[in-house]
Amino acid sequence: MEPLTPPPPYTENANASIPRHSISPSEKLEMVQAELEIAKLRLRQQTRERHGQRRDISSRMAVLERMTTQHVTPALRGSLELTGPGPDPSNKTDHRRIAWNMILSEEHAPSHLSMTTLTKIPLRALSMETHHHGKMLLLRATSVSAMHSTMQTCVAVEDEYGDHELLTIYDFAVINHPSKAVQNGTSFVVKEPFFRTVLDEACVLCIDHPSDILFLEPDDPLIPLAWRVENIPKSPLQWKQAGNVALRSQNPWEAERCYNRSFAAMTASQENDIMGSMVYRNRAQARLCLEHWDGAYDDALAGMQVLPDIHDDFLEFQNMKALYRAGRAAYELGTFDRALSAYNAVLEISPRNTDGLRELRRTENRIMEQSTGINLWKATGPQAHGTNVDHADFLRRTEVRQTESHGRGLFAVEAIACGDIVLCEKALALVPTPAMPETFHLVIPPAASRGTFGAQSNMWTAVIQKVLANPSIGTKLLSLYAGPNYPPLKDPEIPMVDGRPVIDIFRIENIIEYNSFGYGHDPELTSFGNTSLATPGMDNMDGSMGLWLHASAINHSCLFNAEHSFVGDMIIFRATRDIAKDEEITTLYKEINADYDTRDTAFRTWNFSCDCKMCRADRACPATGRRKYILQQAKDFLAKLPVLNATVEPRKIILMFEDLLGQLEKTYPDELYNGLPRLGLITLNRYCAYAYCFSDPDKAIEHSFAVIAAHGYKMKIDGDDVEFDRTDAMSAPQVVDQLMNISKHKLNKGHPVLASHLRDLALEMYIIINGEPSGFETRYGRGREH
Ligand SMILES: C[S@@+](CC[C@H](N)C(=O)[O-])C[C@H]1O[C@@H](n2cnc3c(N)ncnc32)[C@H](O)[C@@H]1O
Repeated sequence: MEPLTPPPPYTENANASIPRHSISPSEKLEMVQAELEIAKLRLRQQTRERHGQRRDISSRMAVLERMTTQHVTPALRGSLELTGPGPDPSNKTDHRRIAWNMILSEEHAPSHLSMTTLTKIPLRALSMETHHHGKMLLLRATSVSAMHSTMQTCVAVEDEYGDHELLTIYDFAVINHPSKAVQNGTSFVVKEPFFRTVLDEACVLCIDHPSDILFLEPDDPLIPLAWRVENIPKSPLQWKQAGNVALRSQNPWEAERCYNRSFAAMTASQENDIMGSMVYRNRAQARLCLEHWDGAYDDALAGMQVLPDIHDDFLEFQNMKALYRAGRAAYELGTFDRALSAYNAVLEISPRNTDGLRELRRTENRIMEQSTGINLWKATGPQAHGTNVDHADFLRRTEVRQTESHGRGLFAVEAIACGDIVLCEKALALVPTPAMPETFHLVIPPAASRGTFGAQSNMWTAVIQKVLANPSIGTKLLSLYAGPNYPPLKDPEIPMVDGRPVIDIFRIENIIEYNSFGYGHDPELTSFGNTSLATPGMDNMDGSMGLWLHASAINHSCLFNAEHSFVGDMIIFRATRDIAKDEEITTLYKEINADYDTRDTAFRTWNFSCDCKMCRADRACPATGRRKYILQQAKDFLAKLPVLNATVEPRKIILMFEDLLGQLEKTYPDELYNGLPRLGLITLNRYCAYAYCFSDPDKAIEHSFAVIAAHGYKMKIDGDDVEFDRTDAMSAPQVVDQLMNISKHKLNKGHPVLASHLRDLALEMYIIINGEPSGFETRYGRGREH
């Protein structure tokens, strides 16, 4: 006898084992919501009271005095709220987390003005809770900076008139700096400063947007003479040599700075000459190390030299180096056609160059994947492990178009068969849930009803750093939906002002909020083989998340036609049924609850109400209130099951199940639900299927069929053939379980061909859900030769 699949653990939602799609951080905030509300109210009141007031220097002195210890963290601790009990340091198994509650300024735009158009003002002229439009501060750090948290740096500063202040900067502003620190004595400009209230402390000067702070070179003419650090004037060559030393000592950040200074010291003709080409090539190398691919590509091409008529080995070699660097940068940006041209040019110069040949082949593979999709079976080998898999996006089957009623959506440009890959895409950023308390933050814009939490606040930093380093990525990012407060941008290009990309961090936070996907696996799904796809160390991390730019356009439908899974940082969508050309691709944003109100409330965190046929039927159905009541009764009953099992006869328990099922069935009138899923019937039918599996296998199988039908599948068996209509149905792991149970039952009854057809259907759905077949045999056995 083939054993049937064992009973599942109790799950609260009928469909709890459908993979979680996006995270709704608002829900996670519930635990700290009340505390936060009080904190925010207090802050708002303080903010209102202080608006426009002159800054009170005396109240700052105590804080600044403590800064002399060079430990900013304790000084600032009072200004931040600690939420929730922290872990007991002596107990290594205490994983309670501290959430640093950082309340941001009201959402505001970054300064778009160049430093040259701003008027300098002293610290003492600042008013509180006020944006000083058209103004700038020239400041100098008077302490070493301290990482207040992984997101925030604090430093004491002074102005030319001897006033002091405390400055907090979000990490974004000091990207890629080796120490992420502001050095004591560094001078900088703060554009259109904002001086704001922080809880329980008077206030701090805050830099929210990275481009609102400009670090100055020590000899910048803007710096007052008393602050200027005497620099031995260096020639372009000396700066270049300093850059080379920094590069050799693995300090690409410093190397880039030196090469920049070398350019600044050059004349126009030097820049276009051999010297300029050398510095461009070297800066390209520094930028490759910093993962500034945009700049590395441009520099590498700018470093190419015109070859003289007479053959020159040295120059050819230099050009080859530049082309190789251009190829690498283009590859990392995913612009494989540009990488291909660069590597072809390398091989024109040196046809046997082994690095060039290897990279050319790798690039050709990526170009092939762009048109055919990745070979998942190969991709799940050892190289799939790690967050950065070496594969290309496969997006050509879909494109973003305007929908009639819900903004943009993703549409199929060709017919896609059930089970086929709809798209594969590499993440812009993938962030695990922080495991350690010190990396766990709660960041709250005071006006918002929500905050960012855990991985999401780290995601924020990761995305901003990526875009700052590579502004070309920004266009697609900025065109994503950013919620109701951020109308679409007419021109989503990232502007450059004073040589720096100007990024509105608040818009980006909203983009992350509305577009990220949860990355991780439902515990029930681990047996579905997903572990083989999970990145080591990242599985079972509730709350890990990623951002995929193309897939972000996918809208939700409870009757979705695409399921997703992951290979490393790549998301893979497969069709759950045949998708017609020009049909919209939809997916499930969240586990679906059988109760309409609960489901609708969950979707409202994304600002919409689902309008699929099933939700429309639920809205029109007069019995949804009664259904909610019976579902609650069923839930209570199932929760008591362990006790009942010990005291009540199994037969009686089954009768109670069946009684509740009968009542629930009546809440689904045929005229409204014909052909649609009846979610409320899933859990109890599952239980009945398992309860009967040993005593009455035929009855058990009736309930297995009922589970499948409750998901909306219309299944007919005719001899050895199975008709399986997937219209308006929802794929789910429990459907795979029941298909396998029916398959095993039919095999036991002597119908091997039919059993094999059912197993094929189960495997097809398993692959759709899981991305690939690994884990199927572990869960269901190898199956027999039929
Ligand atoms: C990730 S974006 C999807 C793309 C978005 N429609 C756009 O215009 O870019 C998520 C947002 O799309 C909208 N959305 C998604 N599914 C929807 C649905 N079924 N009905 C209405 N709006 C939906 C909601 O505004 C949601 O916050």
